Amino acid sequence: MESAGAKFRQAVAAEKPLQCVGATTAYHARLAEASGYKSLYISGGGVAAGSCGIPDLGITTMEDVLIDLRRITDVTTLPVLVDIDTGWGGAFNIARAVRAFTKGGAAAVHIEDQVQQKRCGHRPNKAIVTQSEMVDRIKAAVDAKTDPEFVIMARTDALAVEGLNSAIDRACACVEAGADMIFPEAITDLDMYKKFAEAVNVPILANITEFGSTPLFTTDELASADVSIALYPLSAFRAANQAALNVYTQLRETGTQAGVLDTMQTRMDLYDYLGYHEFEQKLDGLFKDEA
Ligand SMILES: C[C@](O)(C(=O)O)[C@H](CC(=O)O)C(=O)O
Ligand SMILES: [Mg+2]
Repeated sequence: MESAGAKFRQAVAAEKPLQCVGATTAYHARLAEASGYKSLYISGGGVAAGSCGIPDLGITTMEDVLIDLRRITDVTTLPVLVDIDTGWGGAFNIARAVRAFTKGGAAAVHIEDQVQQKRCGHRPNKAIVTQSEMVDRIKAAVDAKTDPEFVIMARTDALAVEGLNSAIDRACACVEAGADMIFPEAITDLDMYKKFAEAVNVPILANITEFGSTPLFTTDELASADVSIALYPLSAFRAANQAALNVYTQLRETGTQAGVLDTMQTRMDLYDYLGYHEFEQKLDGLFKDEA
C-alpha cells in the first residue's frame, strides 16, 4: 500500500500549488475532504488554541499534537502535513517525534528554526537558533525516517529576524542536510517566493494565514512565483470561532437561538458528512443477524 508520504508527494506534483487546509477537528477533516482538497494540515497554533485553549508559544506537547493527528488519520485518507514546531527538544526528541508522527499516519512534518520558547511566525520578537543548530535538527529528522517517502519540511523564521539572504542561506543548508521541502515563514512579497524556489530547487510552501505578515496571495499568483504548496492553516478555524461566538452571544442576549438558526449546519448535513446513515444501516444489519 502506498505510504502517506508518497501520497503527499503525488499531491504536490499533481496540483500547482497544492492547496493544503488546516483541520482542527476530525470532523473538519471530513468537511475538507468532501470539499475536494487533496491534503490536510494540522496547525500547531490550532492544536494550542483549538484543542488546548492556550496560545501558540511552545506550550503544547508532542502528545497533544499526536492525539489530533490520530483522530484525523482515523477518518480520512488524505495525506496530512503536521506542524511539529521545534521538535520538542534535541536530536533524540526530534527523531522520536518523526517516528511517532509516521506511526500516527502523518505524511509530512515541518520543523522550524525558532528557539524552543517559540512564537507564532507572524508575531514580533521571534528568536532563532544558529544555522548549524537548525541543520542538526534537520539531520536528526532525516535520519529518523522509516519511510523514504515521508516528507521532512524545513521551516525558517529567519526572514523577520535576519533578512532574506540569511533565510535563503538557511533554506539551502537545510536542503543540503536532507530536507525535502522548504517553508519560508512570514513572507511579505511575492517575488521572495521565487527567490527561495530558485535557490533551493525543492518544493516550497507559502503560508497564507490571515491577519499576518503575508498578503492573501491567490493560487494564480503563487503559481507564478513557483510556489508548490499554498497553506491555509487556520481559515476554517477562525470562521468557526466567529460563528460560535455569534451563537453564544445571541443566545445569551435573546434567550433563543431562533435568530441564528440559519447560520447553523443542519442535523441532516451534520450526519451526511459523517456517513451517519451508513453506520446506522450497518447497525440495523447487525441487529437483524442477531435476531
Ligand atoms: C502555520 C502556523 O505555524 C500554525 O501553527 O498554524 C502559524 C499560523 C498562524 O499563527 O497564523 C504560524 O504562521 O506561525
Ligand atoms: Mg505553528
